[in-house]
Amino acid sequence: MKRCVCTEEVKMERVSLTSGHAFLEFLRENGLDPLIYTAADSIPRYIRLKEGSEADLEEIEAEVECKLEKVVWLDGFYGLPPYIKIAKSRAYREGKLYGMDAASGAAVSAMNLSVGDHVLDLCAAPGAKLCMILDILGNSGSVTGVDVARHRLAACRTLVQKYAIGDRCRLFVADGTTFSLVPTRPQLNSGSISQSERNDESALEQRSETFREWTCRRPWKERKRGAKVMASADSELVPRNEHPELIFYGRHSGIVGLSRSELYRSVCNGEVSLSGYDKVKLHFSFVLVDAECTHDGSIRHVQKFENWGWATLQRRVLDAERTDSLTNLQLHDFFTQLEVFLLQLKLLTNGFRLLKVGGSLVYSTCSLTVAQNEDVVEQFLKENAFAELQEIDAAKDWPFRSGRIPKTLRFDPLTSRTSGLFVAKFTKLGI
Ligand SMILES: C[S@@+](CC[C@H](N)C(=O)[O-])C[C@H]1O[C@@H](n2cnc3c(N)ncnc32)[C@H](O)[C@@H]1O
Repeated sequence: MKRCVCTEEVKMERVSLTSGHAFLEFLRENGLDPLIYTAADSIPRYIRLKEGSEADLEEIEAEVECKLEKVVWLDGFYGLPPYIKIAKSRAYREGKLYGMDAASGAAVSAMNLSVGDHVLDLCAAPGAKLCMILDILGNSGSVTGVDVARHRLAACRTLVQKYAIGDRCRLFVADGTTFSLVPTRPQLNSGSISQSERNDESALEQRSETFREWTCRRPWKERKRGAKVMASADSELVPRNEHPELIFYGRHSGIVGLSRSELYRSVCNGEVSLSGYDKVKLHFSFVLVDAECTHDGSIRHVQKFENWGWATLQRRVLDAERTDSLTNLQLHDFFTQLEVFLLQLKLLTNGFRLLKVGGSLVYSTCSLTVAQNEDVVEQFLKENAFAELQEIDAAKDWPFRSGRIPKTLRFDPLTSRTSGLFVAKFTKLGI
C-alpha cells in the first residue's frame, strides 16, 4: 500500500487548482486559509466501533490490513490512514463499525446524553450522528430524526436498519424550521390485534387509522398519501399544509398504537396544543441542530472536487434537491451567505422552541466561516432571552480552538487532525 506524501510544492499546486474559482473567492471573503485543504492527505480517516465490537478489533485490523489508532480523547473512535477503504470490509458490511469523523463524534459527546433522554435531531440525514445517539441511548429514551430531503433521510433509514438500532427511532421528512411534533412515549399497547377486535368491525376500522408495527410494505391508504407527497415534492421539498411524512418508526419509538391525531398533535408557540399534558415532559430533553451549511470545513468533501471537477461545485455543494433555500445560489454571492445564515437561525430557533426547560441544545456546522457560526449564535442569543451558552464539560481534553465567542469550539484540520466543525451548546433557562 503506498502512502501519499505531500511536499509543500505539491500542496501549493493542489491549492492553486482552485485559483480563480468562486470557492477561492469564498475562502478569501471569509478569511479562511486555503492551505487547510492540503491536510486531507495527512489527517486520519476515522471510524467508530459499534458498542460491543471492541472485542473484534484485531480481526478488523487484519481485514483492513492496518493498525487502528485509538483516539485517546474520544471513546469508541479510531483513526486509520486516509487511503484505507473500509466500505468493502466484512466488519463494515456486518455493521460492526461506522465511518464517522472524530469531530462529528465530539458534537454528539458534547450533548452528554443520559439514559432515557428524548432527543430531537433536526437535520438528521444521512445519519452518522443520529446512529451514535441511538447507540448511546441503547434501550431507553427515543430519537426523532427530521430532514427536509427525502432521499437523504431514506439513506438514514437504511443505516438505522443496517445497524439494527432503530427500535426507539422515528424519522420524519419535514422542514426543521417549522417542525412541531412532540416526543411520544413508548406505549404499553404493542399494536397487535386481539381476537375480539378482529371480530369487531368498527374497532378494526378505527385501528386502520392507528399505527401498527412498521413494515416496508405500507397499507394502501398510506401508500396513496406517500405518492401524493412525492408528487408535490417535485415542486416543493416539503409541501406546505401536509403533516410531516413519517418514513420509519421502531417498535418502541412510541408510535405503535397511536392514532394519527395523537401523533400529529403539535407544539404551538412553545405550548402543547392539548390541555392536560405535562408540558415539560412533552418537549425534548436534548436537541441537535447540525445545520445545513456550505460544508467548507469538510475537507474530504471539498477534496472530491479535484476528481469531479471544480465546475461541478455549484451543482454538488448546493444540490437543488437538498434544500430549497440553498438552491440556485452562488457560494461567493453575498445573498447566499445571508440566506444560509437565516436558514441556520430559523433551524436553531425552532429547535430551541421544542426543547424543555433545563434541556440542552447543540448547534454545529461543518463550515469554518464566522458568518455561519458565531454570527448565528450571537443573533440567536440576542433574540432568545432564555437561551444561555453552556460550557462543554467533556471538551477539556479535546484538540479544539476556542471560537470567537467563549464556550464555543472549533475543530479544524490543522489543530485537531479532524474535519472542520463548529460546536456551541445552549441550555434553556426557566421563566
Ligand atoms: C450537515 S447535514 C446533517 C448531517 C447529519 N447530522 C449527519 O450526522 O449525518 C445537513 C442536513 O440538513 C438538511 N436540511 C437542510 N435544510 C433543512 C431544513 N429546512 N429542515 C430540515 N433539514 C434541512 C439537509 O438535507 C442535510 O441533510
